[in-house]
Amino acid sequence: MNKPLRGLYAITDSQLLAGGRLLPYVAAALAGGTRLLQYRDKSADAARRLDEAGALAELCARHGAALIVNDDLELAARLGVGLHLGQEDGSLAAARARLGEAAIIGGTCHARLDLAERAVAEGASYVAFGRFFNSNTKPGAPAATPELLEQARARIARPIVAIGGVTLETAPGLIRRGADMVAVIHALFAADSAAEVERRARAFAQLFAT
Ligand SMILES: Cc1ncc(COP(=O)(O)OP(=O)(O)O)c(N)n1
Ligand SMILES: Cc1nc(C(=O)O)sc1CCOP(=O)(O)O
Ligand SMILES: [Mg+2]
Repeated sequence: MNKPLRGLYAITDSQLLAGGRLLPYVAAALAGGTRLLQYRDKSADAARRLDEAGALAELCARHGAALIVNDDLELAARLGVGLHLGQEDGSLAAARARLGEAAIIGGTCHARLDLAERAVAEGASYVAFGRFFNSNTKPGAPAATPELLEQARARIARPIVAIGGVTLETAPGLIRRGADMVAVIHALFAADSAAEVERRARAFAQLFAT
């Protein structure tokens, strides 16, 4: 793992970034200091997914950020980028074997330290807990409390991602309690312009500066 896993982790959303907004809004998020970008697209259009993820990989490389593909090991392997897997998305150990030691691979752990310990044992580069607050994007995700981050900090020897309803107002408390990264969709990309996305990304990135 070459890049330090700390800072803003932006996640794309096919609805918010429809209509030609994907590349300009992601470029703005990267210019604002996004360290990790996840391509999250639930469609079955493999050709479009390959095109979009390839373009995002180039953008990330230009900004010194890392691209993570959600759910899709084959796409991650094809592009030589990282991968995020949930509990129903396949084996972290198999992904590690396929993508190699240098790949950034993350796992969803909901609000459970036992899942995080298992993810680490299977080779995860980071563990993700959530959702911490009401999420516009995924309102039904299992809930986690910020106190969990302190317990995770003491037990889990991997970078910790906090996700779910993270905003500029809620992020500081999560970082104070031990989150190394905050993963954000709505509070970053539900914006009227790319300039506004860049401003928000800068503000999130600034929270990690001290
Ligand atoms: C950083 C991060 N954390 C959690 C998730 C959620 O993954 P999963 O539970 O597999 O749900 P989907 O995102 O696939 O709907 C994530 N994607 N990224
Ligand atoms: C994709 C996802 N996974 C979650 C989890 O808790 O595992 S919450 C979530 C959505 C995050 O989007 P927003 O920043 O708009 O709340
Ligand atoms: Mg998933």
